[in-house]
Amino acid sequence: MTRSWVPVPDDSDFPVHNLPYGVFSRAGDQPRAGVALGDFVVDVSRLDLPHAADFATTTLNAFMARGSGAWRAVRSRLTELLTDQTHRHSVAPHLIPRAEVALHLPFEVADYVDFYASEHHATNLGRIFRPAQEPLTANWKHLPIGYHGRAGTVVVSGTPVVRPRGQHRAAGGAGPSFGPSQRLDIEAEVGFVVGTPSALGAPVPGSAFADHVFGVVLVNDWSARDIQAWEYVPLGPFLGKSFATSVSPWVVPLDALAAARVTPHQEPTPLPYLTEGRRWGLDITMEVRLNGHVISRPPYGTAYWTPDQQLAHMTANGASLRTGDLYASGTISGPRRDQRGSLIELTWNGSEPLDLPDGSRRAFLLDGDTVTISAVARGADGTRLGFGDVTGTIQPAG
Ligand SMILES: O=C(O)/C=C/C(=O)CC(=O)CC(=O)O
Ligand SMILES: [Ca+2]
Ligand SMILES: [Mg+2]
Repeated sequence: MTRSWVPVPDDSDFPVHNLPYGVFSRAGDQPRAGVALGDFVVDVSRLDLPHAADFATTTLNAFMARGSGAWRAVRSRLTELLTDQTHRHSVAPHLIPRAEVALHLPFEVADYVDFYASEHHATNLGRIFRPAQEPLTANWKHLPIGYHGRAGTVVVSGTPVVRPRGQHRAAGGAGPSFGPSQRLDIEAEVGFVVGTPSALGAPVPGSAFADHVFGVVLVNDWSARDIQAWEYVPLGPFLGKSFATSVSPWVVPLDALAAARVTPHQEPTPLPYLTEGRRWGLDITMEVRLNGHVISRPPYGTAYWTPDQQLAHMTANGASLRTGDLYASGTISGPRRDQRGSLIELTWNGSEPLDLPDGSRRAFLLDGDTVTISAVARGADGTRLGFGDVTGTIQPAG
């Protein structure tokens, strides 16, 4: 079993098999790239690594754009530096306690797409939003449904989320009114970060997934259900989801997740452009906490559509990829009630409120509520890999 000479607590999210990338700063310093290991951030711009100059910048974009050969070379050299005792003297001065740093948005977000990959989630939302119809639309098992979101409002974990104002219509048929959302919700998702761009007009096959996707983050796609329910027909989500989308500060390299791959069963078999190569489903178990209380454990491994298929679909028309594109899985819900990835599902649109251990009750989020999503996956050698947290606290409407 590979071990680092850096002491790593057994329950750490960040063993040496993980080595996720982020952007950090200490008081008074310029932000720069770092890698998480145990309770430390490794100041990688100071190490003897290929492309070290890329790490002295405020985003990971330059390094992400270099492609999978460079990602692999750096990961392999970094593993050597952190596991071989002979490098201890030169590397140890560049370990900074994580408690001393601020973490920033790790990459400049180019385009943002959100999918709808979980059959359990889509079925639940269909039942809630469209009770008179079949819960899954006729296209659902033929293509990964998605929409383009607002890249400029993707924020890093810890950024406060201001309750949005918008138009909504109370049940009972009165006209719409404008004001703070009364149905503010979360969506627990897994996000994929594109490194290598592609040319306009050239579709990217799913088999090229690992050449283009740099790594994985956790996503909370904050959603105002009252705004959404009134505005979404017929063009889909707009202001109900564009006010903030939070991401975790660490990008877990795809190579760290090779042991977590799964292939979901799909019936009917999708069209050939969606089945090239082997699937990249990932067995990642998320945990959602509301004010510290666990309210759900959504299993990403149960998602119907995989991120390689989403990539192939997103570019099937020739749309190009840019470094920094972020696409999210869609809300993940498992078959069980305690695996649902949103409050609208957990409380069935507010009709079955949650009783929290602190004695309070929730249908949707209240001002001051803090939601934190974390996750674990299996790494090489059977280790446990974490993703760090994505957290946000609701502030009153401005
Ligand atoms: O079914 C609907 O009309 C709406 C579904 C969603 O709100 C989900 C969405 O944003 C995509 C996802 O996260 O799965
Ligand atoms: Ca979503
Ligand atoms: Mg959003």
